[in-house]
Amino acid sequence: MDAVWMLPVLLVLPLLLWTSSTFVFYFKKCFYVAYMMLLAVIAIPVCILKSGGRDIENMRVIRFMVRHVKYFLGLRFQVSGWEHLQTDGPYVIISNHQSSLDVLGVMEILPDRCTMIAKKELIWAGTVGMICWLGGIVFINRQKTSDAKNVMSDAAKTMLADKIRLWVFPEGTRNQNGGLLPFKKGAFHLAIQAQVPIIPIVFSSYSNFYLRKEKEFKSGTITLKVLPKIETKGLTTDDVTTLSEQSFGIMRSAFMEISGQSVQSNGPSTH
Ligand SMILES: CCCCCC/C=C\CCCCCCCCCC(=O)SCCNC(=O)CCNC(=O)[C@H](O)C(C)(C)COP(=O)(O)OP(=O)(O)OC[C@H]1O[C@@H](n2cnc3c(N)ncnc32)[C@H](O)[C@@H]1OP(=O)(O)O
Ligand SMILES: CCCCCCCC/C=C\CCCCCCCC(=O)OC[C@@H](O)COP(=O)(O)O
Repeated sequence: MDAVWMLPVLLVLPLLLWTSSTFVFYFKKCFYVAYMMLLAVIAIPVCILKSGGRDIENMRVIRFMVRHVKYFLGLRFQVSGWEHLQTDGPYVIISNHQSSLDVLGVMEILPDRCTMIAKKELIWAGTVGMICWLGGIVFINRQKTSDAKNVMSDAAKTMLADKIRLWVFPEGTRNQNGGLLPFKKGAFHLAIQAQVPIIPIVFSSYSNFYLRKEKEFKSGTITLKVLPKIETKGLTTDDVTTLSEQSFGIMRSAFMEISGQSVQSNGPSTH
């Protein structure tokens, strides 16, 4: 009788152990989303009281409130090249985009008066959407390219008028294939139209701790490398492609350099 009772336990226990990393994966992901939603609930009234509505200064509140989330997820950031962010006035930051976890890295180094460009669907992400709106995030419709271009041209003017910096993910979507996706052109048009420098920032590969397909989410350290600014003064629309290719080359080498082994073993683009 006892033995029969033990049978399911003996079967279930190894299964539980075997799937525990899967459990950790879902647990951490759910925690991340729920906790960010909760933080946003607190941040919304603070932002409204501080600045009365949509205002780039709200990014300070958001940055402050997100900074500790990494500890709960077992993540650490190692930043190099801080000095390259010591640039006065507006600029465009471009970085690679692997996951929604990138927000944690963004908030580690987000300069003052810097907001982001994001897909418009994000505004519907509950309290997080609301906080994005309050933080002055510029929403673009990726399905309607002409609209997106207009919004970005307006952003170029606002950048100069209000002395704002903008963070763009030029890959245009999340990507964890071990390399960088070809860059969209918007960020480079933006920088050239505003005649402001581009500061490339590279996040090392997440593949040594976070694997979406394998359902793995371990602890890990992410290297953030801020690269020297690329000037755009005097460049015109004709230079967009060259500028984009130049930036891609620099960022791809930096990505390979700081991602090391984790990309060598996972990335299709390392050959
Ligand atoms: C405290 C509380 C807790 C709160 C929790 C929340 C915490 C924090 C909140 C912050 C969270 C924010 C997180 C944000 C992350 C979100 C990230 C994203 O959403 S990524 C997705 C959106 N981003 C992008 O798409 C990147 C920008 N995209 C572009 O720049 C694209 O270029 C485009 C959308 C403008 C156009 O795309 P597309 O047509 O597909 O491709 P292209 O090849 O780039 O362009 C086609 C041709 O058009 C020309 N072009 C492009 N832009 C312009 C322009 N501005 N002006 C003129 N012409 C333009 C381009 O040159 C191409 O023509 P060609 O002849 O081939 O050169
Ligand atoms: C009631 C609505 C519920 C919505 C739940 C979603 C809420 C998300 C909550 C917490 C995460 C906080 C960080 C959010 C910012 C992450 C944005 C992001 O990474 O968007 C993906 C986008 O770059 C690329 O999109 P695609 O890869 O093209 O797709």
